[in-house]
Amino acid sequence: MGQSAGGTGTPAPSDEDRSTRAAIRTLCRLTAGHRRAIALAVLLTLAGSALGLAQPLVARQAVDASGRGQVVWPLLGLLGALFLAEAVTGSVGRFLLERTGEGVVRQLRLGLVDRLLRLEMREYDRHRGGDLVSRVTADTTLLREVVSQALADLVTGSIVAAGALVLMAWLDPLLLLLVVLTVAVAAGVVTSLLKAIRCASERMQHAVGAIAADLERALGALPMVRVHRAEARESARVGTRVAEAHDAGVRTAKLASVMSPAVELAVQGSFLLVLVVGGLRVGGRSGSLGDLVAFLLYASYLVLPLSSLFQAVGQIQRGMGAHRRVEQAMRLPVERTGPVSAPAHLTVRPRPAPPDDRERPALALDDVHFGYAPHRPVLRGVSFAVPARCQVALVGPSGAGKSTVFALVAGFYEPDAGTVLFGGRPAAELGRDACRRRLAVVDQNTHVVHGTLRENIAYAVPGAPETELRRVVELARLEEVVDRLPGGLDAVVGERGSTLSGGERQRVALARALLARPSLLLLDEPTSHLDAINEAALTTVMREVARECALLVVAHRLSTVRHADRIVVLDRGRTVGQGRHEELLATHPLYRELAAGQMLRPGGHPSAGRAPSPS
Ligand SMILES: Nc1ncnc2c1ncn2[C@@H]1O[C@H](COP(=O)(O)OP(=O)(O)OP(=O)(O)O)[C@@H](O)[C@H]1O
Repeated sequence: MGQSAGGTGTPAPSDEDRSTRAAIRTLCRLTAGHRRAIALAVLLTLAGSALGLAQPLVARQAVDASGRGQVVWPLLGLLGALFLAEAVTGSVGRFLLERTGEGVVRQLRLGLVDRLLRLEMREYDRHRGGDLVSRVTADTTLLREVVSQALADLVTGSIVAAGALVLMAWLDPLLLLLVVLTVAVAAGVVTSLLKAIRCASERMQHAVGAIAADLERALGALPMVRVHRAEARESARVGTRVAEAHDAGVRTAKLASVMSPAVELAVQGSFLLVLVVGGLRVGGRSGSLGDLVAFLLYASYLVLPLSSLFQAVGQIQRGMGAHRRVEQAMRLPVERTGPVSAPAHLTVRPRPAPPDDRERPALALDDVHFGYAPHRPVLRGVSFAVPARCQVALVGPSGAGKSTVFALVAGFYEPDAGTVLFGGRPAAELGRDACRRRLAVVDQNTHVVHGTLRENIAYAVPGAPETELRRVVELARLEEVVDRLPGGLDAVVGERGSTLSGGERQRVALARALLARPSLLLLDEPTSHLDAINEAALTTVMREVARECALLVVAHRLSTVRHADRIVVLDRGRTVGQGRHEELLATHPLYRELAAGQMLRPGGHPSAGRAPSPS
């Protein structure tokens, strides 16, 4: 699916083998790591089936013996023992198969979760989060049922049916032919339904994914939904998806329900045929009643497992719809974290290794070009450097590409051309992991997850010592928050940090970033959240932070750019000016315009509209 564009990332259905044989091959591949458990289960099932198949033989003897007026108690005792032994071996075998199903699904879920957390950033732009989540939850749940139930039915059904076939052929080949003919008719009906069942199931799983995605959309923007009284609209939107899932589910059920009568018809038909033909033969003295009873019992042993086999094949096809969605997700490209040999189109110039990274700029961008989509460039030549222990402010009109520069520096995307350098070494050469080890990001989204304040701050360095935690709490001016919350650092903050204010969340994110002691901190300055006092405090914090590491700030406030060591002006994806505040004010018209209050908030004044005196 990585190659296939589009919102759902669904490849053309024609490129896949949807036959039952291919589905069974897939099932075998999925269970490859569980061969021993399956072999043991098969052995137990075989033993159980042999015990089951022996029962009609004993029953035949009992019937014939009682007809002759002989004692039948030992035979009945043997029958009971066979029945008990069959029940025990059968249930242990079935348990093993079902446990295998659970194991397969656990394996799939773990692989899927691991994959989904490592996808290339572009994939999250292409796919909806809720839909990806539903692949881990809903699709694998459907698959679990298939693997644990259908696999068990398939294995036990095939073995019992094969055994019954052999014994029936031995008992009465003519009657067997009649049974096989009726079963073949049912098999034809079932086969013709399988493809449609799979398609309907696939549609249903897509709709279930869309329900999750649309619900996530509404719940993620609940204040907006409430304020605009859009609950009914959002509910109707999700309702449309629910209806799609319902329709596809009903279609699947309809198709499956046609299967059942076909199979039942085959069962009844073959019984009837055997009774009529067998009865006539018993009447004509060309067969014993015991033979007929045994044959009828074998017919039930053949037809019932065959019907569960058909149901299992139907269920497998249903599960393959879900499996396809899981496979699609498993094929999405993941981020490369290690160093890469630079592709030819990247203009990485060979540089001698610097004797000491700290003498080099912490970060440098060298003629960087980038677009989220082909032929739609967003950055068209960005070059600037952030010297070690310096504060650099990135300013520019909305849409100039400031956040995109952050995304490239954080390694979320790779430049189409040009180089990002850390300590003088190209990012591609260092690898994403090594680059990310050097930097920390505090963006506008200020991610705070459900958990304690301590967990949230120590997220960057799990198990960080208390002294370090105290240091960053102090540096981010969080002491007051820690003192106020019941439980202090161990207080639980709600989902997405809902029990904290916007400014507090920003400072938690800052404390977390500082805990990692990065050599470069990327800070997307808050456009809101901060009152005048907090704003002044943040300016001081930034100055203190710049003493520890290089700081690149997307600046939205005049107070920040005034204090920056260097200001980089970005316009329509290009660096169009660099310098200090006073220099740029004197020489750069766009910067003058920005500073005049059109794009930068005056420090200490919450209103953005008024034009302040820039100097
Ligand atoms: N994930 C994305 N996929 C496609 N296009 C994007 C994506 N993110 C940003 N863009 C586009 O890239 C351009 C630059 O956006 P970017 O967010 O970098 O600007 P910005 O300077 O940070 O703006 P602002 O100051 O308003 O936040 C915009 O035209 C935007 O529509």
